[in-house]
Amino acid sequence: MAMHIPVITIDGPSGAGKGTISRLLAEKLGWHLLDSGAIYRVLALAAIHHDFTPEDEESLVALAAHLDVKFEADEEKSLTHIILEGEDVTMTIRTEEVGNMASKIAALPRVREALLRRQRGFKELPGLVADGRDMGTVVFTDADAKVFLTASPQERAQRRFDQLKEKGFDANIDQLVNEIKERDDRDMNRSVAPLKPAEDSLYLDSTDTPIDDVLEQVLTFAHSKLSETS
Ligand SMILES: Nc1ncnc2c1ncn2[C@@H]1O[C@H](COP(=O)(O)OP(=O)(O)OP(=O)(O)O)[C@@H](O)[C@H]1O
Ligand SMILES: Nc1ccn([C@@H]2O[C@H](COP(=O)(O)O)[C@@H](O)[C@H]2O)c(=O)n1
Repeated sequence: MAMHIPVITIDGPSGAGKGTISRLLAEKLGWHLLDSGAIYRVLALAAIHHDFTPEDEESLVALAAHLDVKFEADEEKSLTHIILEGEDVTMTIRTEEVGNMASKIAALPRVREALLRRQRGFKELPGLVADGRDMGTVVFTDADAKVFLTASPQERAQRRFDQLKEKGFDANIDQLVNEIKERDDRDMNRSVAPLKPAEDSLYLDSTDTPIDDVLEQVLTFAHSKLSETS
């Protein structure tokens, strides 16, 4: 009989804290981590390099199917290096330009289809924490525990502003609020895999909750769900 591989999904809008909580959770549990947004961002960067627009669906589907991307864990720095066609793009993919392009091409059903198998390939023992928009609703519908993490657009824009400044990028708070709202709107209203809480997910609003408390709530929920399935 095949071994059960446990999966915890963390979905939600941009800047909600999914990446932070997913990384801390994966470290605590000693599990693998899937940052599915990074895959869409890498594809967006490759598309920008090739001068493709979101209208070039055929070319984007082919690019997605043959995307030459590697994820290399850097235990010392507690981060994952992302290598696109031999180039380290870990920082480059984090700009708002790349995020917005990612959100546009992520609305194309055939692009999403082409990336499905790659994402499901991350499910390995001893377990997986999967971070994204459709982890619990499409990619891992049979996940053991599903979380939908959100925060107000103003709070998420402020977090993104602080993050960009810290990384040395230029940023404007009003522009970030507008971009976040635009991205939410596109991600929530697309025809395929729209951003929404899975019916069986825990809904957490982290607007006024510190990271450690969010982690505690997610861990308590995950442990109780995992004890049901083991
Ligand atoms: N509960 C919280 N309170 C305050 N700051 C937070 C909280 N959660 C996350 N942050 C900070 O907000 C920033 C954005 O978090 P993170 O990158 O984890 O969001 P995300 O949901 O993964 O966004 P994206 O989907 O765009 O990658 C980070 O700098 C992180 O430290
Ligand atoms: N499962 C996912 C993950 C991401 N996207 C799209 O990619 C954009 C960038 O994602 P980040 O989490 O890195 O900000 C995001 O706005 C989504 O449009 C997706 O569709 N599905």
